[in-house]
Amino acid sequence: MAWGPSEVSPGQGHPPRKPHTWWGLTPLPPSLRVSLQVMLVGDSGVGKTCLLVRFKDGAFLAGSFISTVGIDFRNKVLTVDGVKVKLQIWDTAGQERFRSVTHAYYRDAHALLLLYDVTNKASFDNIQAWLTEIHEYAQQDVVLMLLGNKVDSAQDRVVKREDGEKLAKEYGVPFMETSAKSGLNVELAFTAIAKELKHRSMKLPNEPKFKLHDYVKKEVRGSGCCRS
Ligand SMILES: Nc1nc2c(ncn2[C@@H]2O[C@H](COP(=O)(O)OP(=O)(O)OP(=O)(O)O)[C@@H](O)[C@H]2O)c(=O)[nH]1
Ligand SMILES: [Mg+2]
Repeated sequence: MAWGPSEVSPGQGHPPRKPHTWWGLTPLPPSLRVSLQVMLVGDSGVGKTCLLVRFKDGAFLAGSFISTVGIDFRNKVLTVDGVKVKLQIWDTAGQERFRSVTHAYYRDAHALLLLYDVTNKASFDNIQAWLTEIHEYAQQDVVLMLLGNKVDSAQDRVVKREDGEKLAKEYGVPFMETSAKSGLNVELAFTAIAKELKHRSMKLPNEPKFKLHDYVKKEVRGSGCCRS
């Protein structure tokens, strides 16, 4: 997996497809660096694009909702424990009619962020179907995290935090609530994924094992408004 300019400019069309390999991702050293693919999935309107824009640009896309067509991507480089981790983040379309496009990218993803909208019960109920799809198309060892987005909309909330926690526990995946609008836990969600991927892809001598679940539990912040 190469480190360097992408064949396609970020935000323009389909991301380059590369074979999925965990180990020997990049030649290391001299400069410690890894390049990894993260995919955002979930129903249309849950806030995938907004989450990505918040993470990449620190801004919130307010106003009219422009549904993603097919798939889009953005790159962001994080420094994790002294190692540069380039995340290529694929923003998929939640609409059913683009599902076959999404399917084609699952197998190259190292991590998946699966989103639902805490103000939309149907998006939560569909998580099970998304997990079935992930099981069918993604790599067995893919890193997966469940995110309940839009927690800033306290008055419209219909999915309790406890329900998200319960579902995540059932499937053994880390969970947090986020807000692309306020920025709550957005950086944390991507950083946690990057840490896990970095630890998997390069084992430094004497480095203790990274535990994603424990890290998320320790670092996650509540919205302060909605812990009923
Ligand atoms: N209040 C609130 N609104 C949000 C949040 N995230 C997204 N939205 C709004 O929800 C709508 C949908 O957001 P998108 O990010 O475009 O949704 P998406 O999941 O990318 O949808 P598709 O591209 O169709 O799959 C937009 O009107 C956003 O402004 C959030 O954290 N809080
Ligand atoms: Mg979108």
